[in-house]
Amino acid sequence: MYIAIAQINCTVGDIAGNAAKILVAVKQAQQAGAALIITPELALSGYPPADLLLRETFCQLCQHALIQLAQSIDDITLIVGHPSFDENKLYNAASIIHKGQIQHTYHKRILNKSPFFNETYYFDAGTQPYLFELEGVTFGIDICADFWLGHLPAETDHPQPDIVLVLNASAYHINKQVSRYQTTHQFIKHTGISVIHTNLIGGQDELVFDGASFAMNGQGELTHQLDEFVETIELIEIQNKQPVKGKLMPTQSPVASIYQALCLGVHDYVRKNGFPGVLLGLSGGVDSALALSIAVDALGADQIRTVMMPTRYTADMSLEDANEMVKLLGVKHIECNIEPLFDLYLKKIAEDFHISPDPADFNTMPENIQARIRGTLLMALSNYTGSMVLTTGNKSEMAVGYCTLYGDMAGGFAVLKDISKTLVYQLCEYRNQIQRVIPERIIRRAPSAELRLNQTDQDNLPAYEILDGIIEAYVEKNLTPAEIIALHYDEADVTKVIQLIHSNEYKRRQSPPGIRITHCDFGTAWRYPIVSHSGTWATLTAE
Ligand SMILES: Nc1ncnc2c1ncn2[C@@H]1O[C@H](COP(=O)(O)OP(=O)(O)OC[C@H]2O[C@@H]([n+]3cccc(C(=O)O)c3)[C@H](O)[C@@H]2O)[C@@H](O)[C@H]1O
Ligand SMILES: Nc1ncnc2c1ncn2[C@@H]1O[C@H](COP(=O)(O)OP(=O)(O)OP(=O)(O)O)[C@@H](O)[C@H]1O
Ligand SMILES: NC(=O)CC[C@H](N)C(=O)O
Repeated sequence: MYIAIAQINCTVGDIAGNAAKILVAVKQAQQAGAALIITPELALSGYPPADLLLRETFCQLCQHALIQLAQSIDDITLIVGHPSFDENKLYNAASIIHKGQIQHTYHKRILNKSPFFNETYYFDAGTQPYLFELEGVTFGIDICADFWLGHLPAETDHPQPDIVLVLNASAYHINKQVSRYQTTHQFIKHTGISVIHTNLIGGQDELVFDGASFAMNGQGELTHQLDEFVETIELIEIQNKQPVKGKLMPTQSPVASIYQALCLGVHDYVRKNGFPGVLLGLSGGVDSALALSIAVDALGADQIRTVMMPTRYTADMSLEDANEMVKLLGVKHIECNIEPLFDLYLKKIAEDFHISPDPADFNTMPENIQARIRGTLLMALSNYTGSMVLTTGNKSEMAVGYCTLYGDMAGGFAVLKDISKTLVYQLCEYRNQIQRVIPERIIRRAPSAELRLNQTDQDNLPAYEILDGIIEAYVEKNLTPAEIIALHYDEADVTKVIQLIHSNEYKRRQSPPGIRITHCDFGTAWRYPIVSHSGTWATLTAE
């Protein structure tokens, strides 16, 4: 017997499109000789549908689409994920369909409470396991957290299944696949039951689903490993009630996976929202260079336009490097000198507000005016062309507020929002190893916002290795200040960074969404109040 895994890219809200995609996968699997095909979790609605589930019409449309889909299924058995209303309760469900009939609808029993999915808010929990037999093999069904948090079929079912089929919408973050392997190994070690995982792929707002579906036999051996970040329909051969060895895609380095996650995140945000392309400010610095290479890899050079907007503070090498990069990548590029506009602003402010700071002083007003002129011009081009502005700020800057409201923060989607500055450099090196697209000088030179004379980022911030180490320890590992200092960071740096993190919550709330690649991004995972009196508690350590 052959089982097909449909590792498909569903779109939240596109019920008809998702149903059509599922049908294409069904036909392909049937032609290849599969007896059974499994989709990811909530494939029909897309995942996570969030408050769309509170709209009765949305749930009804899903139900209609399910019935229509069932009518198109003949000899193959389809297991499809969908929201399901039953006796005034809403379930995260999977229906088993054969010969035009819905044979059974299974309800997810363990709901995911994480801030990304918040399933306990939307769904009722199922109570009943479900086993079914096909060609002499007994299958159990889990929906995502059922398996990852509960190991359900084997613990509660008598008789036990030969194979557990898991419909996943499991979101990517660094090293996620390692933890998936560990949980699946543990399950098999205790039960001896084979497992087949089908995972969603695709970007949905800040989340990226990586696919990377896999199967393990009853001895805990990996028998199938599908591609990361790519749609694919793969057949799994079953012999003696177990998967036998098939396609095993090699594991990629974490940096390669992150780069691909960013490309898929950008691609799907832009395409699923219907933009004809993207724009970005290209400064000759490393962040906009990386953002550009990701945009080109995600969308193709013909969909991208870059704008270099120099002022008196822009070094010649910034102009040279930006020019070299656009030639290497073949994107449309505009040079637009904003010095006259900057000058006009300063004059107007001096005349009417009677304020004239020396731009050479440490005063953020003239610095931010430059960033805001750039933001205004990019948004003007966006309004006229319909292309969306990609913002280029990284996680280190987002953490401490080293960015300008309505300036470099103006735009639709923040590609690098969860990428620390140190990781920005690693990603640039990784991309250049494949093919040189980022001039080396962009990677080597000291980072500078070029908003005042001889400015470098380190005038305001600790060295990035230190800053990023403290951010990771505080944000992602949730360590106390004392624990961070014990990692050999300077107490003054730790205090400053933690205070900056909290006092810049207001800025992050106004920033565009960005792609999550860590356990704790500055998106849904980070829910701190803006008014928080952090000065009185954030850097204290409880006795
Ligand atoms: N709690 C709160 N709730 C609501 N609003 C609050 C607020 N606290 C301040 N504000 C407002 O925010 C304003 C300050 O924010 P904002 O105007 O953005 O500016 P600000 O944070 O003062 O300055 C931006 C800094 O980022 C640097 N920068 C800018 C651009 C790019 C880069 C880079 O390297 O990529 C670096 C720049 O050199 C400067 O040091 C205040 O004037 C106030 O109006
Ligand atoms: N001269 C410029 N021309 C076009 N865009 C610019 C220019 N300067 C800054 N920007 C835009 O504003 C963003 C913030 O950049 P800035 O130079 O202030 O800081 P950065 O963190 O060093 O970024 P980068 O490494 O890309 O320079 C840039 O990534 C770019 O998109
Ligand atoms: N959809 C879900 O139940 C998510 C489960 C799991 N925590 C994951 O993201 O991998």
